[in-house]
Amino acid sequence: MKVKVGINGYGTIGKRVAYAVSKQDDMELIGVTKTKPDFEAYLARESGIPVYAASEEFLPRFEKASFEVAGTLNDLLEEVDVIVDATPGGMGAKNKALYEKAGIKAVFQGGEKAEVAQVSFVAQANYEKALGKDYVRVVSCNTTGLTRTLSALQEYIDYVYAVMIRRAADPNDSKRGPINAIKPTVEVPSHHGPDVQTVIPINIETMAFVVPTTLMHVHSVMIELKKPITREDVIEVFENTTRVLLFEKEKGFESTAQLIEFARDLHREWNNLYEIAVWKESISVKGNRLFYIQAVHQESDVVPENVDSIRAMFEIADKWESIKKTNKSLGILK
Ligand SMILES: NC(=O)C1=CN([C@@H]2O[C@H](COP(=O)(O)OP(=O)(O)OC[C@H]3O[C@@H](n4cnc5c(N)ncnc54)[C@H](O)[C@@H]3O)[C@@H](O)[C@H]2O)C=CC1
Ligand SMILES: O=C(OP(=O)(O)O)[C@H](O)COP(=O)(O)O
Repeated sequence: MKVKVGINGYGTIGKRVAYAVSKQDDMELIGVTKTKPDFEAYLARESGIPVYAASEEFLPRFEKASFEVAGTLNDLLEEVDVIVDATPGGMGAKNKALYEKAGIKAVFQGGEKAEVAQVSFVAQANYEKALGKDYVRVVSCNTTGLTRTLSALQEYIDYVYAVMIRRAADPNDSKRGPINAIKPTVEVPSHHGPDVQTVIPINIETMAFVVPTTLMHVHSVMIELKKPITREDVIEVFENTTRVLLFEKEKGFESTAQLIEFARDLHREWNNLYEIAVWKESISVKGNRLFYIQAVHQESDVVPENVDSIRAMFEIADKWESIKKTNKSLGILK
């Protein structure tokens, strides 16, 4: 039996999750919702994905364009076992009542508060906690990136201090900025540290800045160690950590630009870099302090987590079976 999956909100995250679901042999993509018949709606339909109106109020837009939809969100909810809510942040919590009424499971994204779900999820850190659950929140791109590397080092961590350099907007977004300023998040800690704590119990404080780029986020991570570890050991830990890759400046990876070019050179769909990129040279141990720098492809790192969360909710695979299956299907390098 394949798990029937619907996607509510076919934007940056929703379209990538739809693609990833369509690559799984134990899942079936039933349809996606759109609020309007824009090019994404036409492309979805042309590639064989049934398009549903996100609610009845949007139907006139489709009728005006003579775009025949497969139904509305409520019709889609009747067809699926689980809905992946990838609507703009905060909207998922409002949609939850619809999913409860339909009696189906739901996956929410990191723009929602942790309370929306029973579990905040990063597959390699806490897959088991999502087993059999009805509502799971895949945490945000930055939280996923921090959790992937920090959970691998958890036993060594006394305290983490991390500075998040956040991209201003996604590449398809022509409305957001800044385009010529650095914007600090003046609330300290930024929301990222507490959000990591919804997945793993570590001491962590974070600060954040938004900068004029669309490619990736970058994290500067400083860890006070509670037991010694060498630089070589940290490299070995990351080499053995799934969805984390080491990149060397020496080999031309001077910035996020070359990381994205690498994803393009791999012919990855939408130049997705599902893996967290750690600069090997940045890994340094000074006394009881460990430092490293990593980059996060915000549009795609959470995509494999959405797939794994579905397997956990339906208890159709154990942790490593699911992670390996998802990795293979998406060409994730390790
Ligand atoms: N873009 C990113 O870097 C990341 C975003 N997230 C989270 O994923 C969620 C979605 O974010 P994005 O994909 O970036 O947003 P987006 O704006 O690219 O996509 C949201 C989609 O939902 C549609 N939508 C708007 N109102 C709707 C409604 N009433 N019903 C159904 N669909 C509706 C929009 O038209 C759009 O297609 C948010 O919670 C966000 O915080 C998580 C990780 C990274
Ligand atoms: O989840 C994200 O970032 P976050 O981890 O900083 O909340 C995504 O990059 C979306 O961020 P946005 O809220 O700036 O669009």
